[in-house]
Amino acid sequence: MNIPFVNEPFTAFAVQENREAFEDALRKVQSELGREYPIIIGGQKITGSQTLHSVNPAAKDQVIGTVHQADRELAEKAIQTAAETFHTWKHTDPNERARYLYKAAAMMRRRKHEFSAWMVYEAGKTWPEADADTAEAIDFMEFYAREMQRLSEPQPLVRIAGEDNELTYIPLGVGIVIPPWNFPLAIMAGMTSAALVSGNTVVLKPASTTPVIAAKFMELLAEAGLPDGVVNFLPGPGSDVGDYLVDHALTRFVSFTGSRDVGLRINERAAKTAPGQKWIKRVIAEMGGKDSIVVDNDSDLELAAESITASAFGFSGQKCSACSRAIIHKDVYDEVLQKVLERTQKLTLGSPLEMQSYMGPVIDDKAYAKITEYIEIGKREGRLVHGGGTGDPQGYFVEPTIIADVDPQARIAQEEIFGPVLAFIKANSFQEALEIANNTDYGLTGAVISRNRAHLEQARREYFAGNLYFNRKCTGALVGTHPFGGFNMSGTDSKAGGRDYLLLFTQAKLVSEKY
Ligand SMILES: NC(=O)c1ccc[n+]([C@@H]2O[C@H](COP(=O)([O-])OP(=O)(O)OC[C@H]3O[C@@H](n4cnc5c(N)ncnc54)[C@H](O)[C@@H]3O)[C@@H](O)[C@H]2O)c1
Ligand SMILES: N[C@@H](CCC=O)C(=O)O
Repeated sequence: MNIPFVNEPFTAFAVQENREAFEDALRKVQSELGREYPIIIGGQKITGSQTLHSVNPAAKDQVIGTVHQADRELAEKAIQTAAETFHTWKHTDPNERARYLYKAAAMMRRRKHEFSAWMVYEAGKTWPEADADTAEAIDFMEFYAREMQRLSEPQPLVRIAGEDNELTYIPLGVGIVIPPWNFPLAIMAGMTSAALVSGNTVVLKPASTTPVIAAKFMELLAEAGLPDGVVNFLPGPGSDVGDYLVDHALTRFVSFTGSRDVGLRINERAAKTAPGQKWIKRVIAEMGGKDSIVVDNDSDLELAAESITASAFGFSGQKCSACSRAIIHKDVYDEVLQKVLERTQKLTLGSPLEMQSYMGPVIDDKAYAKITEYIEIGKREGRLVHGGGTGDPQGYFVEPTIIADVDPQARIAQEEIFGPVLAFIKANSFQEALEIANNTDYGLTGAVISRNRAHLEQARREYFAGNLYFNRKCTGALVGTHPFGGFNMSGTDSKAGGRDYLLLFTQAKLVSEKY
């Protein structure tokens, strides 16, 4: 019997011993930069005809690792291997499957700072952001292992005389796992763990900007003793290899987290039945957001400013949950704007290797170009009150940027920017603030800062977001505590880290025996 699930604590970097341990991990990882990482199919390490250099977004010239790239031929081999392995893995006792995750979680916990250090280098995460990412990865493994054990227990059914009835959750088959780069360990490990512990086999196609962290996770699974072929590691171009995997007749489900455009493309392609395909493919898609914090006229304005600043600029705004719209009641608009401005002016932008950097770079040249273009659009659509510029040209640094007096229908108020750009929008009433908060195609996270109970209850009913928070920031969901996932164009309404998540990776079988 396992101890009940508890969230992995975050590291207190105020403690010197912890700081030194993290610095040691950074040095260790630095000494390992530049290595090569193979494709792994059925436990076999394979070199591709092409390689990709994964680089440090804070120091573009620094190669984190060279990763072999799969083509369609290897994608075929990976799917066939996963399909073959499924015949045995699906019959493996769910408790045994869970034990691989418990072991991997324990090993990751022991090497926690090392995993975080890889994210500092490869994803440009600051120390606390990387630490939270690793903690969440551990949480996902611990949580889904317990969840599978719970689901494998006898399920409650109505009992009738003369019959034995049993309902079990059985796996689906071969799953394609396609994670994003922004939680390169937590989300990638969470999606993979959920799929495998449910008894499925996996082809894992990592994000192209953070494949080394995924390769480190593969090493961990191998060290934990996971049988070969259960997870097959297939780095490669999303557009080519990704389409091939999604379209394949042996693909039973696709678990995707990423942008709306790619999510919709996958959903559309997966809906088309391939020759020889025997099932309707299941698509679990967790997509983008355009998230807001609403500030009421009766509210703690310091709390409002703190929540907005942290949600907008943590990890340079590169979270699907990030606050990109501050919707403020007109009575307190100027004051909240001033308080957010003062806090933002104190944020430090710099190398994530330095503990004091609050914000590091954005992920790559494409993100840099997209965000700086949106800043130019924002300057036309509103009033630039802070930032707008870039940082050290050695990396992809973008200043935290605030644009005030933005129209609710403006492009920067509607489109996901995925960078440190915050739009301030004035509302004439709380009712209007809620209407503005609901006026995008998305419905991922949101927050309301208010002391007014009636308004909070109104928001509870009317604010259409998968993760709605009151009097706190809108980022930082905890596994098991805040099951995470959004509505509308934010995805297929799944809840990562929730008690119904594994149902998406299983199907229920009822066996009834008449005596
Ligand atoms: N809802 C959530 O839980 C959640 C969490 C994190 C990130 N996100 C969203 O993810 C996005 C940022 O991540 P990103 O830039 O990695 O997204 P992305 O859509 O560009 O890429 C996601 C993954 O899809 C792959 N891919 C690209 N084209 C593909 C194709 N044709 N077929 C199959 N796979 C393909 C990529 O290689 C990557 O692994 C943002 O929109 C963000 O809001 C959502
Ligand atoms: N689960 C994370 C966001 C994941 C998407 O980027 C949060 O709650 O901040």
